[in-house]
Amino acid sequence: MTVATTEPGAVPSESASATEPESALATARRQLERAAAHLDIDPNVVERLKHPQRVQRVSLPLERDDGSVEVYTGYRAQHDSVRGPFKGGLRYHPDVSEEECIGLAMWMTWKCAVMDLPFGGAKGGIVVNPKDLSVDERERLTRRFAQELRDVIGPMQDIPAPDMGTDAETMGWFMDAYSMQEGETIPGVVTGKPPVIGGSLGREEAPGRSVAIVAREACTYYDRPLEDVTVAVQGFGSVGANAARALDDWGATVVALSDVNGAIYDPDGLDTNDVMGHDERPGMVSGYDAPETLSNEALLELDVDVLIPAAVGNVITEANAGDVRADMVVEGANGPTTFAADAILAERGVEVIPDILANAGGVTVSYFEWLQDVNHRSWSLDRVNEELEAKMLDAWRDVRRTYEADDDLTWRDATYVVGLQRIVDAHTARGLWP
Ligand SMILES: NC(=O)C1=CN([C@@H]2O[C@H](COP(=O)(O)OP(=O)(O)OC[C@H]3O[C@@H](n4cnc5c(N)ncnc54)[C@H](OP(=O)(O)O)[C@@H]3O)[C@@H](O)[C@H]2O)C=CC1
Ligand SMILES: O=C(O)CCC(=O)C(=O)O
Repeated sequence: MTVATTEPGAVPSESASATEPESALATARRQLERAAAHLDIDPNVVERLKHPQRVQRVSLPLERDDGSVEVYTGYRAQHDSVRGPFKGGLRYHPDVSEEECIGLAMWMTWKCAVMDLPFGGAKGGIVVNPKDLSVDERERLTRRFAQELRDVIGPMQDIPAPDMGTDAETMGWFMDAYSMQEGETIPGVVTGKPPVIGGSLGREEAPGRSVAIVAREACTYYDRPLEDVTVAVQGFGSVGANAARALDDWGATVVALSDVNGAIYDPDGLDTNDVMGHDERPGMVSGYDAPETLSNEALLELDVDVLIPAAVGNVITEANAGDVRADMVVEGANGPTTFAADAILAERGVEVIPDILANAGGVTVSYFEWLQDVNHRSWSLDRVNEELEAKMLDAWRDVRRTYEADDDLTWRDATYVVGLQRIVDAHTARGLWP
């Protein structure tokens, strides 16, 4: 039951004030303007890129296990597809909104371009707390979502994937519902599925792994051997747990971890493989027997070398950016740093390696999964990890060269410049734009 399709241009208005909390869309637009100022881009083109191509809003009736019916709202924002089909995750969270999906879709456009993947940017989600639903209810809701989005998704049109509150099981249901409607098995409609139905080995670990790869490269750039580096990670889900475990395996000392209930801290280092992850038992990190417990806010202010916010957006704000004591922030979550906080961190010399580079391993292995699906092939885990490493190093080198070429650029600016230039070049090559 599609209840509304918003056409290009009819974007919810960005809040006039620059005060916080700001929406993902407001942050994404300000970041775009800032990066565009470093490039020779027609202002009309920048204006166009502030808006999505389309937003699909759907009503999702769900029969609860007790027989009552509740109607949830879902969105799919499709930002730009000049380089290929739309691509991006589906988020199940109570804070999902149209505006958030548009902002996150914009970030996907840049992320795919930074990684030089043949995809555009999209993001979607349902306004729901998945922890309030039984497994059967989550499955019914997901199937209904797939049914309602049928017309705007597909392996050559728009390919969803997991994000916060969704996982491989969710993608399996989604792919099955879509395939049943189409009358044939179509694994390429989503990525992040279980490997037994066409998912890629290594996809689940990939965003966290890429955060770890980029953190490692950044530490090397600043002459900090990983063995001497302390790390604090906020969020121990798909991204946070895999980033923490990879950095731990590679010799760094992970001193703090958290879930939604709070953080644990051990100055001598936590055994990240002994702490249960979100997929094993959500909310159990804070119950781990560690020397100290902290609030999530205090974790962000720990005196560590590398801080990895890998939970939700807008956690480093104007209010606490002055208290961040890490030398470097590597963004695991999408949009953890507000625009104002970014400026404060830059002023204070705290390097911020942005989300659209650091966590891009997820969509990169999604691309590998899509390639495997459309070609009916299956890659080994070693091949996935080798190709991911190569793609991340290529992107890191492109960004680093841009960063080194201009003293005025932050790491975020440099990353945007790389992505944005590719988008603009593609539009220019296709002509008649905006
Ligand atoms: N999954 C993916 O493929 C990708 C995800 N991302 C981004 O990474 C971020 C995390 O996603 P993902 O790891 O998939 O999510 P998950 O749902 O797997 O895990 C989220 C983690 O964050 C914790 N958490 C939730 N809310 C808060 C809060 N308010 N404060 C502190 N911790 C909190 C959760 O705790 P608890 O266990 O208690 O619920 C859990 O440990 C999101 O911004 C997402 O967009 C980016 C690239 C790819
Ligand atoms: O794997 C994908 O397609 C998208 C992952 C995602 O949503 C993200 O990188 O934010």
